[in-house]
Amino acid sequence: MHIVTAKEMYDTDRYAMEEMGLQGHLLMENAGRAVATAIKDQVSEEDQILILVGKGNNGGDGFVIARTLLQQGYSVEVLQIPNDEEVQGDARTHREIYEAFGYGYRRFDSVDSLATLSSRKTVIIDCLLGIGVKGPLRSPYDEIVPHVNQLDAKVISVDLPSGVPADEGVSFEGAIQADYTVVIQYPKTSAFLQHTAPYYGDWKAVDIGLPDHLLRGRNKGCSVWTKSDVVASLPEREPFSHKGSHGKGLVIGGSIQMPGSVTMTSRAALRAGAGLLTVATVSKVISILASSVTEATFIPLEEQEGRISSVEGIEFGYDGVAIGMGMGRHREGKELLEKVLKLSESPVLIDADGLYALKGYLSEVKSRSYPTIITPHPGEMAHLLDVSIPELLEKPFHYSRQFASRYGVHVVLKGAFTLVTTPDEKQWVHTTGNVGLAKGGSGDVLAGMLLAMVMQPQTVELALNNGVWLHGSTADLLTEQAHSTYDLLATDLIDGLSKTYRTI
Ligand SMILES: NC(=O)C1=CN([C@@H]2O[C@H](COP(=O)(O)OP(=O)(O)OC[C@H]3O[C@@H](n4cnc5c(N)ncnc54)[C@H](OP(=O)(O)O)[C@@H]3O)[C@@H](O)[C@H]2O)[C@@H](O)CC1
Ligand SMILES: [K+]
Repeated sequence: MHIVTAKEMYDTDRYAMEEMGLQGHLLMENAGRAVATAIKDQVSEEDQILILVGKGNNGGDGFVIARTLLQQGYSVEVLQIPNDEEVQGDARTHREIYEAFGYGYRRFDSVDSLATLSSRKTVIIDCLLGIGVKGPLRSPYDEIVPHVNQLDAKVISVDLPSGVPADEGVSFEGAIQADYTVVIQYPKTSAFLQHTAPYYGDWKAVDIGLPDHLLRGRNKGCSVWTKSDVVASLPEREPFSHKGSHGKGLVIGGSIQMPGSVTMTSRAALRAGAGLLTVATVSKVISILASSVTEATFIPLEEQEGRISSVEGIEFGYDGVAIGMGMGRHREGKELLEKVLKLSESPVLIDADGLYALKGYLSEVKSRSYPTIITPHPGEMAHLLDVSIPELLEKPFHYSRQFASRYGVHVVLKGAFTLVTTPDEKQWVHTTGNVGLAKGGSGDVLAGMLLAMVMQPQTVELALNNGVWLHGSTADLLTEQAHSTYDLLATDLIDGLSKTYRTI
């Protein structure tokens, strides 16, 4: 599923109109009818519905929705916010069609009369503003929106909750808090941002018949990675393959203070499908994890105060390397990482403390001939970028693209909507996973799963997307079936992965 910016949406509309002959009023008819069908799943014939219509094409959708629902016997009233003359173009055409069917509408005059009208309604359909919103709500929307937000009625927004901008990095003041949003054709970026997504409530996208030629042809676009993508791309295991064909991986990390993370990464890598796994860490950690990672082999590394001080002793001939988890933040970290990046002739995944070491070495990363993958959470990413966490979260798509292309790395920015970005600026958003993952160890498990994935016969971008999907879906499956978001542990994900594999 494509994710679009407001500009991409307008370009697609224009393309449909100018190149394909799908005129604007036809698109609006398609949109209104598709939205009405989706709304029917959310309301009953007993509901008293009020449709709020703004001056732009989002309002125009409202007239089509109203006509469609009225024709099907629903109780609907329409309140048009602007004056009659202000409604122009396709929206006006559809108001005229609506009237030609013999249906009437009210005109907004004051919030008091809106209060009287809305007090009898059980459902409000928000067609006030769509992707054309600019800046903070102006009068009278700045009074209408807070009024709607304090009603008990169910609020269903059309395309996006009015007031919320489509794009990232756009400030806004006040917006409809929807219970449900019916998105027109493609979700907009704001459906995947931490500060705007909650306004949408649950959402669903409806097809209005737009051609996707333009979006399929974009080389820097963004999409949602779905189960069907996983099913289509996860390599099947060849019947005559052997353990070497499934990847020989190396995990470097752990310290006496943090032996657990490297244990989880290693077990997750094995469970996710790595053929052979070696763990390079300090001797004391090996004695701790040997019994829980029985399938692995070990390389004891030189240590100082319980931390790895040298990678001497590792012969680099692996299909993939993960470094950083539980390693600790110390001066030698940078030298260790630098050596690993220079000597590994395979993808290197850098996580956790490895990311702190990376900061001093960024400029050289781009010259690597093999893929480099970073898996930061927002705090680590903000640190790498020298911006604050709120600044990063305002524009995670922008910052990830900028960083990935500048340093030639694959970025897996972890969060409620984990975002995968390639060095050539392609992006995928993940909607699997839940708040049960907000716990120590989840990231270590993800690193292990990703390590296993990059060693399978698939491109790095497929590997990362499939790995993130497996991780998030396992959390979803476990919290649906056996666990809650309170008790879910990172180690449960390792054991639960087999369940997810069996669903695909
Ligand atoms: N063919 C198509 O394109 C299709 C489009 N479709 C639908 O159209 C929607 C996009 O339509 P759109 O471009 O007319 O924008 P939309 O948001 O409805 O209105 C913008 C107007 O609102 C105003 N306004 C702006 N900011 C404001 C503020 N802060 N506070 C107050 N007022 C503000 C501003 O007017 P102004 O006051 O500046 O004169 C501006 O003119 C899209 O989301 C989808 O639902 C579908 O039907 C499929 C076919
Ligand atoms: K809306």
